[in-house]
Amino acid sequence: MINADRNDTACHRYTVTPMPTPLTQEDLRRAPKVLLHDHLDGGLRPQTVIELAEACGHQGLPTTDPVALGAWFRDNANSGSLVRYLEGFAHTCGVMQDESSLVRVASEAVQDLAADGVVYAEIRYAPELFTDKGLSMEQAVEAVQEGFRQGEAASGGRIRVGTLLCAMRQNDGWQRIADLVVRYRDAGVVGFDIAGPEAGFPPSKELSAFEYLRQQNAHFTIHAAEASGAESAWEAVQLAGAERLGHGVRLAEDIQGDEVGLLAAYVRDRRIALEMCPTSNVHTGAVASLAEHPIKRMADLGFRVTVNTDNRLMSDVSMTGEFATVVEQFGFGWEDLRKFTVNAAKAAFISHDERRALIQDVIEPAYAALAK
Ligand SMILES: O=c1[nH]cnc2c1ncn2[C@H]1C[C@H](O)[C@@H](CO)O1
Ligand SMILES: [Zn+2]
Repeated sequence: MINADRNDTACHRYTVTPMPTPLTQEDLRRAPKVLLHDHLDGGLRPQTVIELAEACGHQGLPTTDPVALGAWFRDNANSGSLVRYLEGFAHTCGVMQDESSLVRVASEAVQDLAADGVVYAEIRYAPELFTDKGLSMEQAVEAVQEGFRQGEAASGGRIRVGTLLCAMRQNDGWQRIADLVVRYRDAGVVGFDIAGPEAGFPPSKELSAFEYLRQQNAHFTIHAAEASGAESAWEAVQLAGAERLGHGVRLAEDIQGDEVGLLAAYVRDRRIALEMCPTSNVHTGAVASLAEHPIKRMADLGFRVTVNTDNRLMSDVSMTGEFATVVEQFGFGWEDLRKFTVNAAKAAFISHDERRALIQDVIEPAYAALAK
């Protein structure tokens, strides 16, 4: 900004104050983004839900108008309770019970993320939720992989997708999902997770599944410290051995001002990534409001913070939108967004060489150009 100092009529003196580079929505969209936490069954296009429901005879959609349906999902999600938030998934999983629907939903998800500027994504889902009409879990996994490959091809190679398979916490048989992760590792399945209601279903419910995965040199993240407090992050990290935490927002309970507790310090110092999902965290009541979200505090304290969508349909969000939201709320600039993106790339469940190439060849040059 150039300020003319006009006190002296004889001569004009000018001072130059550096202006922060404005972050426009279009630049945020163009910036390469890495997404580690996105649910396949939480990210359908409203129109696709309507068309698939019609085709398969799924009953009970609240409306068949796509705009109204999108609003319905958002209102349902914004409930302040994880259990209520999860109720909306009956309508998405209800229309994902055959191979062609799974291929379509998976392909569209990848194309939507690519159009949003996501260059690497890990998309997760629970295969056991797609078996109501007779599909095997293997058939479901293979159909989703086919859809992801189609979506990558349709996006002209602008995006790469890895798959995380979730076991539902409230169901037994986490081991069967762990087996699938190992079995399909060469087909693009890069890791494991447990999802669903957190309270009452801790990782210790079936610890042997995590032990098996570690013995198989497989990767896993765990939804933790979302509906339950910091102690659930302790179980995920210290009992199960999670490499990343889904959300992890309530780990902030172990931080008082600048005083970082032993557990939080362990998570920070071991560089365990926090897959934070700002809007979802407000919707499920994990944080009381966006203003109270610990993302900035924890980033400032050196945690490996990442920004994610969680459920694009349910919470009516995108990666570009979540970046814009935290920029507006916390005043983040390009350097912060670059850091979140590099953090996510470092924590991705792909090889070290691939992570380095993503950071050096894609992320760093693009953010250097954007910050100019
Ligand atoms: O934020 C979440 N916490 C716990 N479970 C979740 C969250 N978002 C989605 N899920 C559940 C609902 C889906 O059906 C399941 C697998 O994607 O994961
Ligand atoms: Zn989630």
